[in-house]
Amino acid sequence: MADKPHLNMIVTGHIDNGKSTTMGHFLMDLGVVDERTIAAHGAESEKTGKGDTFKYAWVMDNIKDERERGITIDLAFQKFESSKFFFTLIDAPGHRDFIKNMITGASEADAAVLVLSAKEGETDTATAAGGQAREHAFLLKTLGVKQIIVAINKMDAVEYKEDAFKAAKEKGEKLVRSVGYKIDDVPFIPVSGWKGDNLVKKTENMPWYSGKTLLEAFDDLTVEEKPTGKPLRTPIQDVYTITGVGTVPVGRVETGIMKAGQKIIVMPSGALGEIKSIETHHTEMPSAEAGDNIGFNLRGIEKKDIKRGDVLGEPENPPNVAKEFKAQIIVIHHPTAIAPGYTPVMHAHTTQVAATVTEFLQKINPATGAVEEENPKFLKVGDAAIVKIRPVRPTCIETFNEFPEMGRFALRDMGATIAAGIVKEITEEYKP
Ligand SMILES: Nc1nc2c(ncn2[C@@H]2O[C@H](COP(=O)(O)OP(=O)(O)OP(=O)(O)O)[C@@H](O)[C@H]2O)c(=O)[nH]1
Repeated sequence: MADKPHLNMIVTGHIDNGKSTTMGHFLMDLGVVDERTIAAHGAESEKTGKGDTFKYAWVMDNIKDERERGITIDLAFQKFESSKFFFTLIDAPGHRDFIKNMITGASEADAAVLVLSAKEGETDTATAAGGQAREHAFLLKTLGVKQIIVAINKMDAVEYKEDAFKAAKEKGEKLVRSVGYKIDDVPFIPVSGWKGDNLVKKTENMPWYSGKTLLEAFDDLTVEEKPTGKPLRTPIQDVYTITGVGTVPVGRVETGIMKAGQKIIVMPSGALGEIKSIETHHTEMPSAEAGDNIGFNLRGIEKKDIKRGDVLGEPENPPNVAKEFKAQIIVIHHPTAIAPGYTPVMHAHTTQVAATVTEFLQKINPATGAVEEENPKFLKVGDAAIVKIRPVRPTCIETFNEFPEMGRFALRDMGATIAAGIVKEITEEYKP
């Protein structure tokens, strides 16, 4: 089991299309959550006067509550296995930190399930402008989630009819294609999260469907190769001072390989040093590679020269530091509209910095990238644009093309994620 490759899976979809019910039932059928727990949730659900219709959803919602109270610190809140992979279900959207977590890499998703209701009215609302299925599909594409599976849910509510599936599938396809996915690569699976059809067990209620179950479709996913061949980038999460050991930064190697004995540079300070030792889970290791969470010991770097948000790399290919950059953003949430000069807080990898959106260069069609308006005066929810951003201090950032892991960001204000974005070009570099 330990040898199976690991995938992070995110479940998305419009409110009430059945994300929690579908995944709750799926986990029960897999034996991850037992029947007694579900029955208990059913009883709880009855008490609320909603009958037991929320019994499966409660599995997921209870997990959500736990997270919101901060009990589960790491985002890995439910784990399960298919025959090929080991999965972690990560932050569901709707949770207020979902977008930020996805962007800062706290919960990078390898694949996503989009749950779309087969009930005509619900399909339409979810996929229409302003619908969450649309918003989520957009974000998944923008943030580089390459694999997506669409579960057409609530088939029991449409009498398991093929026509109903086809109608919902058509709308789903249109949506997924419009945000830029190749439709041939996206499986559409008719399911009932409530009854359990085609989740883990192949149903007999839809003889017209010869495709895969949700679980089988999970086995068709692929694990992307780790970016070990790229230059080293290790964003710093925290820096500890340990008596007798010295400065011990911790972080995750995003790209490349880091070796004990290697010369390194810390940006933006430009301080040069050497890796003395590397460890993970209290075990010393000679080297670490992309994806590894590590602590390490540095020679020649003073505490003042390294802090959270800094990035460590090779002196011959130092991490980039921007005074200003050009980005593509999508406005996700704002009560009115944003205008040039807006200064929210930018979150990228491990860094947080106030940043001014100085110029709106072009409003673009979010799906095609076609320019819709030059120098727009304001941007509102759903708008995509090419803008210039100036952090209040030089900040380590990379272009999304070169280092996707380091080239995406969220703009947050008043506790909400206002926009998500990717870095197109560094327009003004900072050199220490
Ligand atoms: N008939 C039928 N109802 C379903 C199905 N799946 C979910 N529902 C119902 O749809 C409602 C919403 O389900 P949830 O699972 O809470 O939906 P959700 O997408 O997780 O909603 P949020 O977490 O609030 O965004 C509940 O009343 C469920 O019982 C299904 O397959 N068939």
